[in-house]
Parts: sequence; structure tokens; C-alpha cells
Amino acid sequence: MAGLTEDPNPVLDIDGLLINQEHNNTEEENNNNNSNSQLKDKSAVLGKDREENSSKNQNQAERDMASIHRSGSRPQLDLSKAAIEGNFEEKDPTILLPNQSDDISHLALDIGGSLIKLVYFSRHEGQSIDDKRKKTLKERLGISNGIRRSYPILGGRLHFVKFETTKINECLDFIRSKQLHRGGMDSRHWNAEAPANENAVIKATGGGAFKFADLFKERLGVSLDKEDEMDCLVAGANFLLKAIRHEAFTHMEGRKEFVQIDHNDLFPYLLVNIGSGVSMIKVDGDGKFQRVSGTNVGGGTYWGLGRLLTKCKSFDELLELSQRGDNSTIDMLVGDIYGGMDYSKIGLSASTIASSFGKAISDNKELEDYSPEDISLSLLRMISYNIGQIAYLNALRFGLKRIFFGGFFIRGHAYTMDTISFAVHFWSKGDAQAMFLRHEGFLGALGAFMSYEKHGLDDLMVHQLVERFPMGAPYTGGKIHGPPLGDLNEKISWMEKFVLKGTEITAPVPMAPPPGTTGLGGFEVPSSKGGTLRSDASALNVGVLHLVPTLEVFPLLADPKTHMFLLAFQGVMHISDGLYSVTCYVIAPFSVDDISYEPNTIDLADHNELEYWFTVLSGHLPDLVDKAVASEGGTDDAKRRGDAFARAFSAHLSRLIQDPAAYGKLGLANLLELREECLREFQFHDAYRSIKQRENEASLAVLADLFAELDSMSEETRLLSLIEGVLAANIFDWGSRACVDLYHKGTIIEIYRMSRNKMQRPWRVDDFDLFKERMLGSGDKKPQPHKRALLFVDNSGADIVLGMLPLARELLRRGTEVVLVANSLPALNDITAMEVPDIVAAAAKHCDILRRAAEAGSLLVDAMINPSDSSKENSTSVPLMVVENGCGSPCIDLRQVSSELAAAAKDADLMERMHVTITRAFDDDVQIILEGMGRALHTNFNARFKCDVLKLAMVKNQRLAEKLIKGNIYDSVCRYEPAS
Ligand SMILES: CC(C)(COP(=O)(O)O)[C@@H](O)C(=O)NCCC(=O)O
Ligand SMILES: [Mn+2]
Repeated sequence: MAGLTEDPNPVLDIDGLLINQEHNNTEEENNNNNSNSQLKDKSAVLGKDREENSSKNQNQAERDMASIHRSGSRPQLDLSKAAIEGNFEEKDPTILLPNQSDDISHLALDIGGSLIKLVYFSRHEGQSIDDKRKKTLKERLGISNGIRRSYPILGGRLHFVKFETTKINECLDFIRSKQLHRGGMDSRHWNAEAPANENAVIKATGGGAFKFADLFKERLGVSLDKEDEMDCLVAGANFLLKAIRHEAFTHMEGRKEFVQIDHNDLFPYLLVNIGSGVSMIKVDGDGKFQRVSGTNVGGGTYWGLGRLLTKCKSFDELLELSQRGDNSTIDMLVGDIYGGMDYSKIGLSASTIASSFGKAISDNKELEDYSPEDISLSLLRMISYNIGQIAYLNALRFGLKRIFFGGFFIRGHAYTMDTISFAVHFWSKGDAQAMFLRHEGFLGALGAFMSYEKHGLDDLMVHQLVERFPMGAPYTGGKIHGPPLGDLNEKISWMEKFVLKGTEITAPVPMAPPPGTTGLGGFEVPSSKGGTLRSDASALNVGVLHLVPTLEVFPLLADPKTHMFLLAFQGVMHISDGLYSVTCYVIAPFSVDDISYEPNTIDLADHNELEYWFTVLSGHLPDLVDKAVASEGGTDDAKRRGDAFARAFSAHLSRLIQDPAAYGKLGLANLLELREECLREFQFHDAYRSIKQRENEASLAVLADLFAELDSMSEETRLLSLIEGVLAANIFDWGSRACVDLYHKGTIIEIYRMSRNKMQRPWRVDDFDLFKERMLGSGDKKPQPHKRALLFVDNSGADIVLGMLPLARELLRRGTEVVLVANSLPALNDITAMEVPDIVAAAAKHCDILRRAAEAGSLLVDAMINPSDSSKENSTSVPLMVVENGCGSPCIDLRQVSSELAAAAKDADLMERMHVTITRAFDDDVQIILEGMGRALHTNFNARFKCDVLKLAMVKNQRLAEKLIKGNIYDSVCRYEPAS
């Protein structure tokens, strides 16, 4: 690559643009001061560019808006026929939107003795724009529009909210403010199309469904349709255990571990629901269960006795007291009886509780002489152990190995869970396992929701559910969680108030010490006791469940357990060249549960890793906020949102450092995605917009020269040069602190050149020779090119323009169809699927191969230079296509990708005919190329595929380089793995 790296080609120098935004600002200021003539010259070029770009920017802005709508983050309101309901004089009257169909909501309730639990559904259909590219792509990939089912859940969200039963009026206000009681349901059927009606019915379970029926009728005009509590508990638990990936977990000695439940081996199990009282239910299948036992000593007992004995005002206060208690002052321990010794013969340590509250009989003390903290702890342990023990005995009675505990007694309280686990472990001698559920308190409400006919929930599969944790969601509803949040403005005000109050969600949280051990001797104090107890609000670790029926598992993930379901056998058998070839019909919708794929490479269960990445992300925050605010014009509104975003994201980090498993299993990819989602929540839809645009323009300006140089090379030199180009250009990464620091030191082209100069082989991971052999063969043997290549592209600017596009061009030249796979939504400076066609169109001006391929892939619909050409259907080239990947993150979890991408991963010709020849797997025809740190290192580094895969990335973080490849920052990874 002599020209680009050594010769100062004049074309390369036309863009002296500095890529750092702050740097540009400084540049402009310097110009104003006339203090730097060199910079002044550059600024002149900049100014001209800006004028020329203003109309382009406008187009871009329009497209961006389209993309925003597509993300579904800003539902469009249909205000036609809007009317104020009730009293016009009222302060905040309810406004009815009869024609609003985008956000229809449906509701089910579980009204218990102490808490009301609500599950409600809001529809947010993605407003996908079906442009010509998409339509042609759908035809080509054989994607039908018929994925939609007749059920109402087409895409929407399930929300989980709770209120104290004593504050039922707040609950009613909440339902009214969100119009949840007008969800369009006739007497029994849940019907999204039905108009709001007078005889609306809401499904409800729990004793309060009877007690408060009149109040609901009076206040909301709705009837409560009562559902059996046990039916609901079981339906809710079965749904959660089947549909939510990280729903069940164990909790021992302060450690939470998620359990992967095999759906084929879920039943039978024991469900222990700890509410005011306790029910124990043997569950044998969907709708198949039996209440086998229970105990009247439950959550109500703890709260009732606790209130009498300590004068506490709330359940949470009582629980909080227990954190600071010492039960040995009041419980009689084995050591008290045996003079401080263990009763080792029967395995009881000195600290085992021999008799709860037993010391009170011999002490000459009154109630006032015991501390409320000690009483609370003693009571909590007494009740938790008792429940654990009875549960185990029932499991033993029916030969059940698994016991799931739910109900709001647990409240995510680590000490309670440890105590129950300890009892089960102790009495079963480790044979049975106590498991807990993240949605522990919502089993009944979910079950009530599922009792609507045709709710569509039980059709959903794990990969169609995405859980998001917007700020405010877990805190919504009732005084204990703050007011119901109506809009962004309210959310921001609430965040501001929250911080002013100095409540724990934003307070700096000390790094938790590594968990200690309890010891096996007996009922010791579990180690999770102590430290700060989170408020009930923040302990409600459930997010909003997004139901996305279009998501699919990436079909090329390899897994030995993956099985295809043979639906019909064609019975054709023929012998050719000594090979038996059997053709059969196959439908292969394998379930994600069969896959042992783990997207994350870095395990954040390692506390050192967790601490490191949290520090890195906190460090990025100020800079990110600056970029985000600038991307929205730096207005006061943007600044306020920027501030709220920073607070919200810090609050998430604080929450997660305290309890890393709070939102489910946590990997680095989840953290990086959480940051993007949090930006979107505060309506920053593309923080790096202008940076991306500038880098694209600078790179496109030198592309023709790059093509000319590449074309003058031999096939072998060119292939090496192309891979070097991809690795070198991956340096343009605004998510890496080191790289951003580097951008202050030079122009795009200078940095690109420097990066190319450092590309000498061998790279730290270097499978290039293997890749070359697959591409070019060895000796006289010329291999068959892949039929199709999927290129997972990463960053905008040089990365796509000077790295991935030239590689795509090479593959096209060799007769391989190319699919560029790009993000659905922005993340850092990653290119999105929406932006790629413009880049391709600009590049196609310099290159016939790209132009013909883009035409063949219908990419040049609007941007085509010669409109008459674009109608030519019979292009001779293999096509270049673009698909969105279904994500808005710098990483990719291949268990949940867009249906477009899934379709592109299947061999279109063969799959269309729905048959494969088993002598040759269709996957052999496909090759995938994963590019960038996020997609090839942080995630998928260890993933195995059914097809050939090339993983390319520059490592832009010193710690990751040391850890993953025993190398250094800026080392390169070129990993080639033939189909497995
Ligand atoms: C966010 C990223 C994964 C993006 O990398 P890319 O996929 O663009 O190569 C990467 O920039 C990253 O891991 N950054 C955080 C660490 C750091 O600042 O060094
Ligand atoms: Mn990136």
C-alpha cells in the first residue's frame, strides 16, 4: 500500500479536516482570533464544505427522523377527535384520544393483602419504512409479510408496576391516567381492535379482586373478572420460566447465579408462593398442578408480629432493621446449650439456632430490653427457615428436585433468600436446590393477564423478548416509588428531585467485598447480611419486557445440541459418484434453548473486571454527554436532558456495581447497550451524527485512489492489503478512550496512514494464511468462491469506506454475493443500515463493480447517477445488499437478530425450495465476516458457527489486549475459523 502509506498523494491531502469535534471548535475560535494561519486555511475548506453539505444535512436529518420513528421510541399520537373527559375545571383533566391506536394498553391485576401488582401491555408497533431496498430485499431473501399472527401481540411492551394496597386510590389514579381500563376488551376476549366500551372488564386475581370490585366499578366504571389465584400463579410462573432467559437464579452465601432452565425438563417442580400466607404447589405442566401444602406462617406473620414487637411502620422498615440485627441475643443457639461447643456428632455448629426466641424464656428481660433490630432478624430467620424446611419436606414427599420461591415476602432481599436456600440445602444435604424468580411478585398478575383469551403470550419464544430498564419504570406507581411518570419532562424533574434528596440510587456505592462463606456447620448468619439495604423501589429489579415477534436466532450459530425437525421425508435416494444423496424437506426453527452460545467474552461476575469496566464507562460519561448535547444543537433542553441522562446512567451503574445480577446476567455487551438505550430514553438518537458524517466525507474523498492502488496489485498482495486495510481502519472508534485521545493528534488521513504503517504481520492473532488458502487456494487448486458473504460492519468513516467496502468489492469481483449487515439503530459512531446505501452510492461513483452489484441489490434506487440504468433488472453482477441486524449496540447478541438478517443467513435458493441435500450442507456456501472490537471481541470471540467465519478487529484497550490475546493496545486480531 505504498501510495497511501508513504507517497504524499495530493488527493489524500485535500482533507486536512481534524476529526475531533472539540478540536474543530478550537480551530474556529483560533481563526476568529487570527492567531493561527495554518488552521485558518483548513477552516476555509471546512466552511465551503459546510455550505455544500447543508442540503445533504437536511436530507440526512429527514432520514434520521424516519429512523427515530422506526425505533418506536416516540410513538405518534393521533389527536383527531381528542376530547376532555369529565370536569373541564379539573387541574389535570384526562384527555381521551379515541383514534389513537399506536399505544393501546391492556391490564391485569393481582390485588393482595398488602400489595397490588399490575401487569399492563402497551402496543408499540415498529413503524418500519418499507422502502424499495427493503421490498426487493424481502423478495430476494424470501421474507414474507405473513409473520404477523392474528393474535393481538404484534410488538409491544409488558410493564410491571406495584402499589401498596392501602394506597389503592393512587393505583386507580394511575390506571386512569394511563387509560389502562379502556383497553378494548369485551366480556371475556382480549381484543385490541375493540373500541372502549361501557362494559369493560379487567382480569384480576387475589382477595382484593373481591374486596375492591365495587370501588373499581365506581371509580373506573369497570368490572373485575376474577381469576383463580392458584391458576394465575402457575400460569405466571410457567410463562416466566419458559420465556425469560435469566428468570430463575440461586442465591447462596450472597452469590446470585442464574440457572438455565431446560424447557424440556422443567416439570415437575414445587412452586412456593410466599405472600401473607404460604402456598406450596406441585406443578406438572401448563394448567396441571395441585396445591399440596402451605403454611399460615408467612409474610403476614413476619410483618404482623414484627410490627407489634418493634413498632415499625412498614414492611420495608422492618426488613431494613434486620440488616443491623444480631439474633444470638434472643435465639437460643446450640452453643448456648453445649457451653459454646458444636454438637458435631449430628452436624450442628455452635451457632446453629436450637430454638428461635428461646433465650427470651430464661433471660430476665422485657421486650424493651431487646433491640428492634435483633427481634426483626430473629423473626425473619425463624420464618424463612420454617418455610424452607416445609418446602423441602414437600419436595421430598413428591420426589421434586427443584423448588421455586416467589411472592413479595422475598422482595429481592438477599438475606431472606440466603436463609431459605440455607434451609433447603441443609435439610436436603445439598440434594435439592432453592431457586428464586426475578419477577417473584408478579406471578399472579401475569397469570391473570394470560387468562385473557388470545393474549398471544404463550406463543412467544425467549428470543422474541427483550428486557429494557428505562429509568422510572421500576420506580413507577404509588408513593413508595414516586409518582407515575407521564412524559420525558416529568421523568427529568423526577430524576432531579431524586438527586436532590440524595437517595441511594445515585449515591456513590462502595464496591462490594468478595462474598464470604457461611460455613456448613448450621444456621450461621448468611454473609449477605450487613451493608446497605436497598429501598423496595430499587430492589424491584424488573424492567419493561419488549415483545418483538420479528427477532430470530441467527441460523448459522453452531451448536452440537442444535437439532432440526424433520417434517417430511421426500424419499428420493440416488447414487452419484459413490455418494448417497438423500433429499428431504426440512423446517429448522430450532429453539434458543438448545444453544449453548454465550455472546459475552468478558465475564463481569469477576469483580475486578466489573470494577474496571465500570470505571471506564464512568470516565467516558462527561465526554459522551458533551457529544450528545452538541448533537441536539446544544439547546437548554438538550443540556437538561444530557444532565438527566448522566444521572440516570450513573444510577444504573451504581445499582449494578452493588448488585451486578440485578437486571439479569450481566456481560460487558449489556452494559454498552444499556448506555445506548439510556441515551435514547432521554431522546438522544444519534450522538455521533456529525462526527460520522465528517469522517464519511473525508474517507470517500480518497477512495478512488485506494481502488486504483488495489487494482494495480496481484491477487495475493491485494487480499493481504485489504485485510490490513480493514484492521487499520478499525482504529476509528469513538468508544475507546485511547483512540479518542489519539484523534487530537492528527487528521483522519494521518491517523489512517499511521495505522496502516503499523500493520506488519504477524499480527497478534494471525490466521491470514488459512483465510488466503480458502479464498485463493494453493497450487493449481482454485476453490469455489462462497455463494454469499455476510459482512458485519462496524464504524462509519474510514472503517466502512476504506476498510470494509473495498473488501466487499473484492468478494463481489470474485462472484460472491455480499450482504452488508449494519446496526438498526445508532450506537457510538457505528454505521447504521439506513446510512449504508448513501455510502455505497458515493463509492459506486468510483467503481463499476460496486455500481453493478449495488444495482443488482437494488441499493441505488434513489441515489443512482443515471436513473434509466436503475430500472435494468437483468444486471450481470452478483448483488450487494444491506440488511439491518436488529440491534442498537456496539456489540451483537446473535440469539436475537432481525428477521432480515436471519433470512440473509440462509441460502436463499435452497431454503426457498425448503429442501436441502444432506450430502452438502447449505451453510458451506456462506461465509461471515465479523468486524470490530464490539462484534468480534467483546462478543462472539468464542462463538462457533456452522459456516466459515473471519473475525477481524484492532484491540483498542490495553487491558483487553493483555487479557484476551496476551498482547498490547493496537494489536490486531485476524481469526479464521472454517465451518464447524
Ligand atoms: C465500545 C467499543 C467496543 C467499540 O469498538 P468497535 O466495535 O467500534 O471496534 C470499544 O471502543 C470499547 O470497548 N471501548 C471501551 C474501552 C475503552 O475506552 O478503552
Ligand atoms: Mn464501533
